[in-house]
Amino acid sequence: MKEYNLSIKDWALVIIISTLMMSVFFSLGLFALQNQFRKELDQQVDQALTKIQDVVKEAQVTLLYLNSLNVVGCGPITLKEMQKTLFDSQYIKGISFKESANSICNVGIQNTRTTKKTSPDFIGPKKISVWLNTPLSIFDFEKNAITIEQDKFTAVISEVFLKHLTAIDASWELIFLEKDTKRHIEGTPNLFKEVELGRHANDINALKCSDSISYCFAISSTKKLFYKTSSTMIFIWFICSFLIFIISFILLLVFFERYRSIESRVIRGIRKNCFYCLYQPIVALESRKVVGCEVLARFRDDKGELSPADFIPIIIKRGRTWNFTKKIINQFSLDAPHLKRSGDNLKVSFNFFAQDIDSGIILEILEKNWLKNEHFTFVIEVTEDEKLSNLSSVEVLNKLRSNGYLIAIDDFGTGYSNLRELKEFPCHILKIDKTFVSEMEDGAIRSSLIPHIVGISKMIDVAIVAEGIEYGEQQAALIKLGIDYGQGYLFGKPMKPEYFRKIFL
Ligand SMILES: Nc1nc2c(ncn2[C@@H]2O[C@H](COP(=O)(O)O[C@H]3[C@@H](O)[C@H](n4cnc5c(=O)[nH]c(N)nc54)O[C@@H]3COP(=O)(O)O)[C@@H](O)[C@H]2O)c(=O)[nH]1
Repeated sequence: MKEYNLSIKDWALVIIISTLMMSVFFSLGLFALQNQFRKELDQQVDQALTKIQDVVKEAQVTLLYLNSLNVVGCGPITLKEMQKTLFDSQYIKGISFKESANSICNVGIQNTRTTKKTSPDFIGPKKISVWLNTPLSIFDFEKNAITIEQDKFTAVISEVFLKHLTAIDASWELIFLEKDTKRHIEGTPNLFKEVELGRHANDINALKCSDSISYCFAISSTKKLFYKTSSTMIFIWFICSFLIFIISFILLLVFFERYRSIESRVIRGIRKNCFYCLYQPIVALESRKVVGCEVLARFRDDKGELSPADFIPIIIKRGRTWNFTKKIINQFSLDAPHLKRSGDNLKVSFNFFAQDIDSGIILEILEKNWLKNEHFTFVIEVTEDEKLSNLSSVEVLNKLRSNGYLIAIDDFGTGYSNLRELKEFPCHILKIDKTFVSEMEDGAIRSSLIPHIVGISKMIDVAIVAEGIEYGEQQAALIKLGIDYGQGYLFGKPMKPEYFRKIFL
């Protein structure tokens, strides 16, 4: 299993962001489902109004037709027309005719209203009187119906259709608009008015008035009902949202890991000035007098310190060598006031990358007049590398040399050049790698090469600096071998410019 190198803060961020993504996704889905449900309620309202419209139209057309026949008395013609009309009707269950007390007849279900004279519940269009909940006597049981009357004819409409106006088990109300009043017909009393006034804001509502008849319909569903009705879809959506959580979690982990990885820290560090310089003294071995210092880069960001062994390979790998070196030069120019001294110039050694010398980009130093300071002599240290053996590098180094810079070969003995090649190579200083010094006591073969290096360097007039001197014995032995300069913890570790000034200048 992969181990993630994230801080608690990063883990918290990963969890918070993925949870947020899941919540946003889930909320959007829920919002869409609610909208869908609202559309369903709209459809229910339309269907209910269409049904009411059909019933009203049927009643109006039937009564208008029968009255237009101008029949007289309950004769066969009247009865036949009433039967014919009843047969063609979908909602009318009975028709009565009344001309005078002697002339009363009916087909289909008979209403009892005619026997109990009351005023109508309301008068609809075309002067049709409407009685709601009229009791009917059908054989041995009683039922209620809607009774409508126009002139001589009365129709009985079953109330059953009113009970099934919607397919959703939500509260609803059917009202009749009579001038300025809203007359409750069926359903939950006052629901229409409350929805209209926004009193059901927490519920999902729909309401509408018909364009052709004076009826309005409102439906209101509680959120609970919505969750119950849409539970399967909500569950599926929750699973999808959870998948979004897992995907975001993994992607964020990868992103944070990359973002926080050493590589990205280093690259960001170049942009954000996370590099600073320490200065290590270089001394004349006999007198221990400081002749110069080496500029050594250090890295610090909000995550902590990184050593050159971590960041130098990354800078090379990501091709940021020159950007990085420019930052170090710039940092030195800020530190320079601490390093000034009266008397001899201090030799300040910078480490340069072989590829920047090879490409010639290092000559920018000359073009832009960087590293020009009367108080210092600058040394260009370059690790011996195969690239440096090519002609263009030699040309570049010669140019720097002729402009007053000293050239030093760093870590001598670890790379590709050999003593003979040194004759052609334009350098002033040879820095013998610290492994030569550390192996001296063991009498290792490598350390036995030191006298040869000293001999040739004297011949070609190149100064030698021994690196990594940690003990007085090493210092004494190196002096004996004829080495003039040294660098190492014995004389001083890399330090901040302020301390360097205090101790050595
Ligand atoms: N191109 C650039 N390279 C740079 C720069 N800054 C540093 N570096 C290179 O990174 C390598 C490691 O450097 P660092 O960890 O700073 O180590 C240096 C000294 O601290 C260490 N040293 C010095 N004296 C002693 C000692 O007595 N004992 C001991 N064990 N270590 C000691 O040696 C390093 C200096 O080496 P060198 O550069 O070869 O003189 C290193 O290769 C740096 O070059 C940079 O700005 N640019």
